Amino acid sequence: MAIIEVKDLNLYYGEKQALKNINLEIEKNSITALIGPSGCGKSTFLRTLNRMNDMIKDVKIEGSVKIDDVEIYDKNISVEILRKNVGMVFQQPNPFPKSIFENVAYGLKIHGIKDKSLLNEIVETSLKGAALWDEVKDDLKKPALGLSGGQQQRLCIARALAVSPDIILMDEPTSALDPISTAKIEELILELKKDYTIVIVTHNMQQAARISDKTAFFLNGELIEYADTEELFSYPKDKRTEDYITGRFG
Ligand SMILES: Nc1ncnc2c1ncn2[C@@H]1O[C@H](COP(=O)(O)OP(=O)(O)OP(=O)(O)O)[C@@H](O)[C@H]1O
Repeated sequence: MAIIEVKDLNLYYGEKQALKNINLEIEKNSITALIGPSGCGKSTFLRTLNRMNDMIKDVKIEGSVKIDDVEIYDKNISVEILRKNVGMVFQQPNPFPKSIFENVAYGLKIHGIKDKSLLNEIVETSLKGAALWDEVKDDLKKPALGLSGGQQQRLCIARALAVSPDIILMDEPTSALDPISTAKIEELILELKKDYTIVIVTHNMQQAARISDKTAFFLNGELIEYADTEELFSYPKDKRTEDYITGRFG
């Protein structure tokens, strides 16, 4: 069953239309890569899935986005609960200037969890889930900003996992990282697929090919092609997809 169902989605920044009649369904426990040249609407689309565009002035959204069959743009939806369910990891690792422990516990505390042993337990599981525990277990009180970029990004993933989301959105999560840290995060994303549904924006087509089940190719705000990753990269149906993946533009 599809966990995310997008129908006839249009998004405007003021006069400018950034998403044009997008239709797509995403399966549970899958990895979906969003690819396309700069400015084609990948990040905008990603942000529609947890209403991060709500915070931008003059945004108008039409159409439907359902998560677990619930319309997320309904006016009685709690955006706070939505974002707990649909977590996000950004391009630049953005830990808070607090300890490693506090970074992971942050969302839990906001959601009212105070019990010390429960906090300890969830922080540990989340750090393990983000493949960071072994590297930081003796340094939980140390500042998060003292970690390497790759570790900081895994910490941000742990922070997202801590509140038990179903879906994790990732906006170019490895573009600021070196190849070794990138490989670790890719391995981690593949591991996370067992328990979560992942949607990832990437500029790196090899990355999309390596980790994703499905790939969506965007161009000028349109979803040009959406297919199984292997199929899209081996037998693109649209000439524009073919031109993009063979490096003719973008
Ligand atoms: N906050 C905003 N206000 C106005 N226009 C915006 C805003 N954010 C994005 N846009 C415009 O919407 C279009 C899509 O941008 P978006 O960032 O979604 O593309 P992208 O494919 O993610 O690009 P990149 O790969 O460079 O991150 C672009 O033309 C961009 O200039």
